[in-house]
Amino acid sequence: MLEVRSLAIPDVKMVRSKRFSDTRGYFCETFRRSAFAEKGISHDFIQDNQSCSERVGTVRGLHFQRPPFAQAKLVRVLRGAILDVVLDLRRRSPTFGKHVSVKLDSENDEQLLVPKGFAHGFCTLEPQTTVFYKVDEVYSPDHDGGVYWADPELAIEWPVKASEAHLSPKDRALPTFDQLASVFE
Ligand SMILES: Cc1cn([C@H]2C[C@H](O)[C@@H](COP(=O)(O)OP(=O)(O)O[C@H]3O[C@@H](C)C(=O)[C@@H](O)[C@H]3O)O2)c(=O)[nH]c1=O
Repeated sequence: MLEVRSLAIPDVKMVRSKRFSDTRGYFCETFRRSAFAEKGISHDFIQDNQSCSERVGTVRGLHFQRPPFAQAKLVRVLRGAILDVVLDLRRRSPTFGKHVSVKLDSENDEQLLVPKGFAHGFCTLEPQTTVFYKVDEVYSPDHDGGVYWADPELAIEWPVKASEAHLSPKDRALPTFDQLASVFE
């Protein structure tokens, strides 16, 4: 029913739900607490978020919330497609400063599990891309943090040039990885 596989940073996981297709279309359980817990994913998701980005090349990120409001996220795409990026900010981690990226779209029934201690962001690959994600801590603007998405030190291969990306003014002004004070132990 539920396939879970680790990515190059093992705490970052892809989750695929079984799709039941018939003449009408399909049915899919996208979240069942007990099934996720059996696979070792036992976050208590308490808030659902949805964003729609109109243009291809829209970048949102790289975002995190500082402790004690750090969030794990379970991300999926309802319409369109994204390149989703997860950056390890855990200072004691062997993969501190490293990232993984994965394509998510509305057809592959895959969700990305972003643990606490990571920054998260994405770039849209199609117009009108709608992203839906569950989080296990409430939004707290006072604990909002981020890393500049195109920081060359991160060596993230984005599908859009920095000069052509569509970003919020807030994301344009985020600190580079070097400028970021230690956030997660
Ligand atoms: C994230 C968030 C924002 N907001 C409000 C604040 C603001 O007025 C408006 C837009 O917020 P932002 O510009 O931060 O939205 P956005 O850039 O889409 O932020 C999101 O980016 C992705 C990559 C994530 O991983 C999320 O955790 C979140 O940080 O929505 C909430 O009310 N609740 C929330 O949980």
